[in-house]
Amino acid sequence: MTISAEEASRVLAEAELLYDEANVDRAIERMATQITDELNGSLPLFLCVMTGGLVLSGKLLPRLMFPVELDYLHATRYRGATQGGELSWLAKPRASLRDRVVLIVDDILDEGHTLAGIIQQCRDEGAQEVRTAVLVDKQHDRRFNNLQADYVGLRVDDRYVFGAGMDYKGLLRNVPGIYAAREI
Ligand SMILES: O=P(O)(O)OC[C@H]1O[C@H](OP(=O)(O)OP(=O)(O)O)[C@H](O)[C@@H]1O
Ligand SMILES: Nc1nc2[nH]cnc2c(=O)[nH]1
Repeated sequence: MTISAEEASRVLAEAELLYDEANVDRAIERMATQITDELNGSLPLFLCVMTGGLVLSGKLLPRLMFPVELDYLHATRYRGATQGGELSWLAKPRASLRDRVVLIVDDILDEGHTLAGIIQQCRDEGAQEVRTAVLVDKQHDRRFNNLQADYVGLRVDDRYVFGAGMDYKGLLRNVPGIYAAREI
């Protein structure tokens, strides 16, 4: 489901700005420092989770001043909707995960089914260690298996958010801050 440009403009105009670009960048800087402290020297396989993980990946990668191998995967359970469904795999990483330290990079941890499915897949494919980084951690009590990410940028309340890689019904991933939609 994709909305029109007019509707997206209206949603953006009426949305509440939760974190501006400077806040997002500072959070990513903190994540980069933590990741560097813990993963420098392990030649991690950095796995960008398409599509939402693209912006965090693009901002995080140049802040990691040590060797990293970059690949991506595409697993989705929302497909532009605001309610999640079954996890479907649109692309798996090309690189072998066997015996690798893997860093999964995604935009948001909400109910956790997406990240849990990806972690399980990485383990099944022989990863030695799986670490997870998300720009946004949504606060509520519906989290699958109480899953937490290793590296978290920002926390948001239990509202549908968009921007900084996250879509509103297929659009607005490009806006640099993080917004909460007034209505969905
Ligand atoms: O914790 P969960 O409730 O599982 O939700 C989090 C997932 O939802 C979004 O993905 P989506 O399926 O919308 O794909 P996208 O990255 O293409 O937006 C987001 O990018 C996370 O991967
Ligand atoms: N864009 C977006 N995607 C999500 N996937 C799970 N929760 C959210 C959310 O709040 N916003």
